[in-house]
Amino acid sequence: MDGRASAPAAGTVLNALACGTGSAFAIDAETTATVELDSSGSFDAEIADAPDADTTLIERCVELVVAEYSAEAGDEAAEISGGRVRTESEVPMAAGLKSSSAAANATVLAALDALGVADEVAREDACRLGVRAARDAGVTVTGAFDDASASMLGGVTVTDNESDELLAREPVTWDVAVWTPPEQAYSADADVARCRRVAPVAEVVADLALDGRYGEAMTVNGFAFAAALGFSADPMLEALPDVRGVSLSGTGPSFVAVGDTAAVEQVREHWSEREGTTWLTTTQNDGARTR
Ligand SMILES: Nc1ncnc2c1ncn2[C@@H]1O[C@H](COP(=O)(O)OP(=O)(O)O)[C@@H](O)[C@H]1O
Ligand SMILES: O=C(O)C1=C[C@@H](OP(=O)(O)O)[C@@H](O)[C@H](O)C1
Repeated sequence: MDGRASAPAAGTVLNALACGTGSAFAIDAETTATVELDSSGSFDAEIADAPDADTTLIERCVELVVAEYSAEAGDEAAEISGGRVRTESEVPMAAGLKSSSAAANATVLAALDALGVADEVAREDACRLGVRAARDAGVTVTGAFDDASASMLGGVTVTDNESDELLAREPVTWDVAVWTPPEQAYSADADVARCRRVAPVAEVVADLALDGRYGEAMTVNGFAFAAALGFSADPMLEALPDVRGVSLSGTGPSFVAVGDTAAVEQVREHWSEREGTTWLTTTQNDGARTR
């Protein structure tokens, strides 16, 4: 029983580490997972081009799908007790662009596809299973339902990460510039105490996002979390005032800027002079899909 699915990366509107409310938008770069279910009794995984990376998250995703849904999958699934998963990704790992959410969503959907039940499980529920796996694997602080829902559903989402509740979702059409410096920042290592200090600002950002003022929300978020997490705000000043919004994405180190084509192309010119990778993409409104 085999399955295959892809899920997109995302950028941040509001980092949930300060007040538990978060917001993110899907971008057009994706992770693909291939799952083979079997009766081996064990769950194994491989990440293409990253032989030393931690595979706990995606192994746990397959294990949870089998535990929750194999009973619904008919006689053929009765013998299933293990499986293999392999991911291939365009999303840089631990760069603030939600590689963990894209990997979890692609893996959960591929495992559901392997069981033949992908169309019967609501995407939001599939997403919550990946969030559970992320909590179990210890790769997240809040569960990151904000990032996971943006990746699974597409568009921009606003969520309560304490109750895993979707507060808003909307398709958005923006050009996006991304700068990824040549370092990594694992979410699990973030200085949560410093993030909580900017909670009053995060509450304002949440109100802006719930009002649909995503660009302004993002920019306020960017200044607050760059300060809290010790990143320079210079990349933001290089993008302002012409972009719709610009922010540190997640716990960094990437920055994302959104706006019209001319504005983000101008941002790319500036960010290209920095060390690391600068690229242009767009928002993605379809979310994860089986293939
Ligand atoms: N392509 C992938 N396949 C499997 N697991 C992945 C993949 N990309 C990321 N992960 C998991 O996500 C973790 C990084 O998560 P995190 O620090 O939150 O970074 P990000 O901001 O990119 O989501 C990795 O340690 C790994 O466990
Ligand atoms: O682990 C978490 O709970 C979160 C990590 C952050 O994202 P990154 O994983 O991109 O750093 C943040 O933006 C998100 O709102 C919540």
